[in-house]
Amino acid sequence: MGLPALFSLCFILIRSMSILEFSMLLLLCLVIVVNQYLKIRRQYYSLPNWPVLRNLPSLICNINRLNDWTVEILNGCATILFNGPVFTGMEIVFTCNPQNVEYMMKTNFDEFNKGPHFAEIFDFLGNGMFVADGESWSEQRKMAVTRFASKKFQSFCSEKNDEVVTEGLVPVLEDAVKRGSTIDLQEVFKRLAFDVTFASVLGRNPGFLSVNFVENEFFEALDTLTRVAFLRHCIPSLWWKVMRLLGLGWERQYKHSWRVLDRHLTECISAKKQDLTQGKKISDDLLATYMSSSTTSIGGDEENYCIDGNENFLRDTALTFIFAGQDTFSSGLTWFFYMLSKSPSVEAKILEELKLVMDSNNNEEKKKKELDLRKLKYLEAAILESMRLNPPVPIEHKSAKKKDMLPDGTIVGPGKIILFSMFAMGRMKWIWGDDCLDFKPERWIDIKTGNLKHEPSSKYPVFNVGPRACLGKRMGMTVMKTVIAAVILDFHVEVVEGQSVRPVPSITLKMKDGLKAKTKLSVQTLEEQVRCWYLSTTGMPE
Ligand code: HEM
Repeated sequence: MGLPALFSLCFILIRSMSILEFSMLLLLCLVIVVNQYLKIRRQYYSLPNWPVLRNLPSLICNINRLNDWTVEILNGCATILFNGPVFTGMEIVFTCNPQNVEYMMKTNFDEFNKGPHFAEIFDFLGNGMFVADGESWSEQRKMAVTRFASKKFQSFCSEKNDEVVTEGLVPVLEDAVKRGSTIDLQEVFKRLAFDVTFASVLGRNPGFLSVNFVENEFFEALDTLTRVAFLRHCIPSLWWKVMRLLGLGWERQYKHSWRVLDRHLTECISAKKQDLTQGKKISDDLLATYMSSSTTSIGGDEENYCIDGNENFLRDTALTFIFAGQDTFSSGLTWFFYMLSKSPSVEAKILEELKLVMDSNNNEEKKKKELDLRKLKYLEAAILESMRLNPPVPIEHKSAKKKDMLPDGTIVGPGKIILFSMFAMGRMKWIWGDDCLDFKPERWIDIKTGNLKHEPSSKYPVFNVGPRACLGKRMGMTVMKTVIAAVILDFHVEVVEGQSVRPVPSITLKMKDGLKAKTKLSVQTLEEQVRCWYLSTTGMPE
């Protein structure tokens, strides 16, 4: 039937209707239209649209509570479109839908990359694997996987990790106990993570975590670069590029910090090269593994970028690993102790498990030293659970290579930026159930077998998903377990009550004002318990 015939039929039908029937029909049409509108709105929740600036004011107003805001806006709809000011080309798809994540990161991996925009924002990482795409990324990934799997490198890392814990962390905590002073756990773990990653990558423990809390130029510079990279995400790229050109504001600091890192790394690489040419024995750190084995070159724009000995490649690689490693597990540790402070029963269970695993070792002297970390299932569950609610990397970036449709029907054009919020994903009822906001390590334990439950990475993307999954997962988990075991076995950490704990907008999940805590020796706690018990039963001090 043609369109004119359809119209004539409708006209005849309407003419033959009574007023009441016609009103009912109108009402029905209205209901259908409103329902369709709400359906679309539920799927593409729209932010307030301002003239010229469009959705930017909403972002600016919520920048200090970015993660909570993503939870709020993604709660009802799972995917939203964000439009920056007119003529800036700033258009972003924001999602927390695991199906979209699976599609972009795994099943259609080749159709989505990080894109040139990401590499521009993180230009201090050069062509390192974190920002690379395509063949360059794939070659670098292969090289890195082999090195991370090397037993020599793994045992070097755990040696350095133990060194930082015994020579850095323990003295700092003991000093705080002696002085009865409050410490900032975030600062402590930030320093610890820097020492561990710097030592694993470059071979030398910089001793940033020490009783005197010394300054470190390298750390400060990297911190500035990371901070600026976050700010670059939040404004149209044209704006920060103009700032960079004119050397204004944070872009001036960025340039200076980059020079500092470049100088340090170039010196370090030259010293190692000299040792190698003189036939001296060098340590089994990551950089050394790259320098002492021959690698092949990668074609493309940066010809011979990866060739053995290429200084830019070595510098970018070293910096990429330090950048990828340090902030992530320091964030994981800080939020873990915060979650623990609110759950004494979880702490008691972790302690019980630690003692059980230690007791299973017959060698009295080595009980603590040779703790079998693989047996600490409950501790691992607690770490995973803490990172579900507080993922060290709260937001991940992707870009579509060509026009595509995500599983939820969202159309993405070529070059369109797609961000998925891991922070929001961990807090969605429809993903984790009604108790999604509760800290429950038990959700990770299989009741029947007592083993850890596996969750698909697209539901729990804390270590990323698919071929680009985090290379340092094992290292990160090992360091976190070692540090937590060392702290919980010998100290009792009491987080200062009443402090405001809120994230600061940044690339990794950091606390705005740190995490203030008091520490006591575990033995002292026992004595104190006896004293309290004596006081409560006799009403007199001991
Ligand atoms: C709790 C600890 C850690 C967490 C939660 C974590 C999380 C992540 C996430 C989410 C990504 C994807 C980021 C992106 O593509 O934008 C990533 C990538 C990466 N991570 Fe980790 N990470 C941790 C520790 C480490 C450590 C200790 C290292 C090594 C020193 C490391 C090395 C890397 C590398 C090289 C990549 C890039 C992989 C690629 O693009 O192929 N990570 N990590």
